[in-house]
Amino acid sequence: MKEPEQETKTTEEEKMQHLRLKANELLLREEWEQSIQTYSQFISLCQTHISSRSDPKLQKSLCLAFSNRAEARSKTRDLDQALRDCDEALQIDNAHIKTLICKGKILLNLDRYAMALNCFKTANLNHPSTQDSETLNGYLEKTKKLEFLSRSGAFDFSNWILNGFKGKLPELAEYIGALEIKKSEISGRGLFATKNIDAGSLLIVNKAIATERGILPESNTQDLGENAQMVMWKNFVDKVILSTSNCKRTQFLISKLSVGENEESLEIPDIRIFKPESSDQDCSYSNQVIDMGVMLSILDVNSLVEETFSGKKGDHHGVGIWVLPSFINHSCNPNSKRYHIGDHVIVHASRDIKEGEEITLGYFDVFLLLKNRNEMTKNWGFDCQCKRCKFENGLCSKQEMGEIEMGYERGDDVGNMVYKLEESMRRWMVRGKTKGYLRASFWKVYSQLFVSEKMMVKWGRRVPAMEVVVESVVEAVGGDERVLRVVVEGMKRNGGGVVEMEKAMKLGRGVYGKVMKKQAMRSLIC
Ligand SMILES: C[S@@+](CC[C@H](N)C(=O)[O-])C[C@H]1O[C@@H](n2cnc3c(N)ncnc32)[C@H](O)[C@@H]1O
Repeated sequence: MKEPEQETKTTEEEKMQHLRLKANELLLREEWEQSIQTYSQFISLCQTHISSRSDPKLQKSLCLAFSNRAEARSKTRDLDQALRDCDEALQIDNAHIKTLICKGKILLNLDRYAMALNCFKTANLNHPSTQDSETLNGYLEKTKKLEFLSRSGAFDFSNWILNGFKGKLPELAEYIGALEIKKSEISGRGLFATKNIDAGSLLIVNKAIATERGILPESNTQDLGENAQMVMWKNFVDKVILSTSNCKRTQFLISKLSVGENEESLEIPDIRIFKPESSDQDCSYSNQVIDMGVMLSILDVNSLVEETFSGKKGDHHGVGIWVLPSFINHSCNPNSKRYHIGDHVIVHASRDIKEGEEITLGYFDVFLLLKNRNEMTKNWGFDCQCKRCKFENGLCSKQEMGEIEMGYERGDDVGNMVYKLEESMRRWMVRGKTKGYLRASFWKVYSQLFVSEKMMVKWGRRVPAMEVVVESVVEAVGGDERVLRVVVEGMKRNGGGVVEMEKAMKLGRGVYGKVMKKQAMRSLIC
């Protein structure tokens, strides 16, 4: 007959055995929440009732239970807790392969490439040949590549572009160029170049905290369109809330964003906290949840509508939030451009940028007249404080300016308008970059003039050459696809020599970024 003490132990062992088997089964059936609960019961029983933590068999079961709970938690996107479970398991067995792979995968998902690589390397070192070798090697190679891309920014989209943007999306890793966050003269904080940067150089590649995509009906039925938009926005907000509640780092980073008010008093965070290799020690995470009202203001001020690389999006709409790019202020003479691939936003220099210069984006089309740009910034909820707006505001009172604008709206002869504007600029002694500001505002008429052979025969001698206008516009507002099209048309008309092609390629780098080889760039340009 069993002693009472022996009997209790056996019952507890049986209970644990039962819980362990049940939890494993739930995990296999992908019933994540239930399996988390059952593993938790098993773990707590192990820890409270069994004093013999040194029992190797029990230790092994406990390690596996933490590891399996980590896997289940990672599936429910409870990433902080999942990482904690991995660490518990690794404390018991620091070479536990399943846990090392699980932790590596979570860190990879969080774009912490160096730390993920460490996990996969340790796993590989301790278990050079196991049944998981193939999977492990796959992760090892992928992480090495992403870690390299994240350090070097050496992305290459050539194949994807040459395939007509079809097939597998290019491999993307988070990347931050030579940038810092400082107080901005435009508003609040801004991003600044810490060295000279060439047109086309990558500035940031950043993965969204959350995105939501949908097809919005073209509305002759306006209600339907608005409804679909509201549903999309609600789903997006829910996704952001879920991401922030499951990851303290995400919550910490998003809490640094502006709510659009009192920007002058906002803290200036160190850019290192946004880097993929930043350690948790660099950040003082708090448990404080962001208030819903604050979160909605943050999303209102910082969310972006997706712009696709190929420019084609039809009725597909996407909205998302990208943390570091949210520090970029708007300017009507921007020096960078953005586009989106999958969940990543890619920001590159659209013209040469000097060390110390603020990085700016056009939040909307900057080839618009001042008054139309004013309407756009009003919709965004601010009065634009950029240099171009200040300069053009100074010309508003001039009578000729009003007449030219009226002619623009009436659709007057484009040659005559360009001529009048150029003459006025000469009289007003507008020089250098500021000429580019005005030419960008009236780009529509300049482009119509330059692509019309008939018009150029009539006006060609009385207006500046296309190359001169293009150079000043690009210097003022950066590369733009519409300017590139005019240049390429001109090049084709003139038979296009090597020098012209080189100029078009440079302009192309400002428009699309230095993310492709010449052949791919040529396919985009021509
Ligand atoms: C995405 S945030 C840009 C970063 C922000 N300055 C900060 O400190 O976090 C957008 C907000 O910045 C301000 N802002 C951006 N561009 C501006 C501009 N050209 N003129 C005035 N305010 C601007 C507006 O308050 C806008 O709502």
